[in-house]
Amino acid sequence: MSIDMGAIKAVRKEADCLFTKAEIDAAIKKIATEITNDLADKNPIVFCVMNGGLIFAGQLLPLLDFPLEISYLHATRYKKETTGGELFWKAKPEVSFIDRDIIIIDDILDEGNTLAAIIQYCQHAGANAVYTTVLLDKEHDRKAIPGFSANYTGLTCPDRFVFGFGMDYKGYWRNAPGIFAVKGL
Ligand SMILES: O=P(O)(O)OC[C@H]1O[C@H](OP(=O)(O)OP(=O)(O)O)[C@H](O)[C@@H]1O
Ligand code: HPA
Repeated sequence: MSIDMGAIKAVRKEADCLFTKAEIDAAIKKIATEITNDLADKNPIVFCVMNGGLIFAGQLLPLLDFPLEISYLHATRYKKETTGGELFWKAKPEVSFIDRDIIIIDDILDEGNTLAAIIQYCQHAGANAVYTTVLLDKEHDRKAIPGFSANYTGLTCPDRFVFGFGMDYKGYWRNAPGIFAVKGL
């Protein structure tokens, strides 16, 4: 299928900026302080959830100045769509979780299916405790588990389809330097 690059460019141009880079930087700093206060002595393994978690993790991790190990996993359910489907594990973790404290970093908690499945995976794999952090939590009443939220949340956004700072629109604009809502979505 060929991509209409004109349409992809138009989405970026017409989008509403929900959060500027400065607002995101401040939110990430706040999360870093909270995580440092709570978890600096836990010797955690920190997992970046690919692909969306990449940019948030890249900015958060250098602010966590305590001993930790870094790894990644890839679970996806949106593919290049704006609505989620069944969760597909593209890369399962290969390190041992036994008796370890785990921190999961992802870009967005939308319906929460992805994060809930990852937490369950870590618990079944023998983790001592699982902590989660998301840059963005989307406000609506469609959470997979009512009231579900991450342990550390940077920002909350209205119920619109967003991109930037790791989040994609049809595979594009993860690199956008802010958080933007697609016009009409
Ligand atoms: O709370 P949920 O409704 O489950 O959605 C959140 C998940 O969706 C996105 O991943 P996506 O499936 O798009 O995979 P990707 O990061 O590889 O694009 C995002 O990065 C989260 O992991
Ligand atoms: O609004 C969104 N934007 C990008 N990726 C997403 N994954 C879940 N929700 C979203």
